[in-house]
Amino acid sequence: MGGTFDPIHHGHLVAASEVAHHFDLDEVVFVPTGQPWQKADKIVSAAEDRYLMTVIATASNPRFSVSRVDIDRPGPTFTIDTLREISAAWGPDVDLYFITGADALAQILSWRDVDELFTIAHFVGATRPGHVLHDPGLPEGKVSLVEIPALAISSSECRQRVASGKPIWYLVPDGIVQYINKRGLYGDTSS
Ligand SMILES: Nc1ncnc2c1ncn2[C@@H]1O[C@H](COP(=O)(O)OP(=O)(O)OP(=O)(O)O)[C@@H](O)[C@H]1O
Ligand SMILES: O=C(O)c1ccc[n+]([C@@H]2O[C@H](COP(=O)([O-])O)[C@@H](O)[C@H]2O)c1
Repeated sequence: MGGTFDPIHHGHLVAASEVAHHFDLDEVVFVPTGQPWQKADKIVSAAEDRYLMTVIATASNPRFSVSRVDIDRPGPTFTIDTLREISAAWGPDVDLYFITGADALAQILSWRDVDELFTIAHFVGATRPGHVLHDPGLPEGKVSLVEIPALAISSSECRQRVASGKPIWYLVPDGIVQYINKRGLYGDTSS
């Protein structure tokens, strides 16, 4: 599952769990983005903080793990590089599914090497409450949408709540609230 995870929240975790159940997946590997080039105009927290929060949030689930491939690769993050690395590491016998939000998938035709992407993995878009996907002309059979139960949480809302002193308990796992406090993340309302 690819995302910026700034911070990871229960919407991401429910989405991963639902998609894993839907496709009977053995494991979900969370891959925090290194440099999200399509968010270049936004302030994004340090990759190491986003990685550690993802580890904390997923630690208790034996079927969830976290990969450093995107944060360890220099330069902007392209999913084609992510999938090439993961596919090489896991071998040819593994069926790869790339999970992300349906809103992100709607932009997939602008991603690097889009045609090759569809040869490496099946793409799954988690539909968030209130978001409708306008099919931008995705190839048939290569993309699935899975509806996620009503959890209208976003990372931006979590950041804004922290910046304005509102609680984020129960929107994110307890350890994430504590990590954000400890590191003083999201204190500035401009992010
Ligand atoms: N509550 C949710 N339900 C389903 N999908 C979600 C939910 N929240 C996030 N996603 C999806 O997970 C993917 C990765 O999430 P990302 O890290 O960008 O979080 P986000 O909450 O969308 O962040 P931001 O609010 O900063 O844009 C995104 O493509 C997003 O659409
Ligand atoms: O490959 C690309 O060009 C590309 C462009 C935009 C987003 N992505 C990936 O899509 C996933 C969701 O991104 P985001 O910005 O919605 O968190 C994440 O894994 C990104 O690395 C990938």
